[in-house]
Amino acid sequence: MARATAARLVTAVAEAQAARGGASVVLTGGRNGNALLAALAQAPGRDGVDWSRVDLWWGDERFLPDGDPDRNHTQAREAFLDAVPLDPARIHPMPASDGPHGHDAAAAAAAYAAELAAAADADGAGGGTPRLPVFDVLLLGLGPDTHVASLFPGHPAVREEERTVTGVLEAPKPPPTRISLTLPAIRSARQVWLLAAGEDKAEAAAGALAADDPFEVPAAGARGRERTVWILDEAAAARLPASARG
Ligand SMILES: O=C1O[C@H](COP(=O)(O)O)[C@@H](O)[C@H](O)[C@H]1O
Repeated sequence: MARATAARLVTAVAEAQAARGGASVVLTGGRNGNALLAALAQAPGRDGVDWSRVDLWWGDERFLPDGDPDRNHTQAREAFLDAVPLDPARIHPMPASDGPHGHDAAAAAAAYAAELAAAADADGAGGGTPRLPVFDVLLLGLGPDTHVASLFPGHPAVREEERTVTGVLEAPKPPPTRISLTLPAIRSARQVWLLAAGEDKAEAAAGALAADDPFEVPAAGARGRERTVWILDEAAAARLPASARG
């Protein structure tokens, strides 16, 4: 699944570059996101992309010191970032807890929102609401509890409608302090790809596809403007109704 998704992502990025010159991808952490990045580093078509014209953003981050092995950015660096010729100025990790905002996750989230707004202004998308650059593909790993990014079921962060980025306190999955794009920010992306591999995602995938209340099932609120793509392996698809399995 990771290899197939990597091939699909290479195509999507190359198409965006052909159409608009650059491409913008939002990365996810977690097992499925990291497997995808490792596959992307090895993808046969990866040299068909001009990596120096790709902006990389993050959908969420564990609010830990820079270089902490549990940070999504650290894991992405190990799996992918050092393997392709990216422009360092176009890699946009979320702030770390030892940065200028200290342990203030809300201030760190506001700083990331400002960075996104500046990028929106730079690419001419700044007049819109929310103020975000155009995301060509936004990746989300589905959590076994249906969380996406760091938006957890029943957590007030899921209901955030004004901000594009929010600090998340008391997350049920460690570490408890996180930063996350909000659902309106996620829904601004052209394409949202939800990744689910493994038996422990089967219940969540079936639940998310059937649910309509994002507060209880955050993955149900993750939609792309143009396309929403669910990418599941056989184990994660095991509980879907036969009609959805094709
Ligand atoms: O903590 C996180 O979890 C989810 C899903 O992770 P997985 O290991 O169950 O696949 C991930 O999407 C998110 O980015 C991450 O911070």
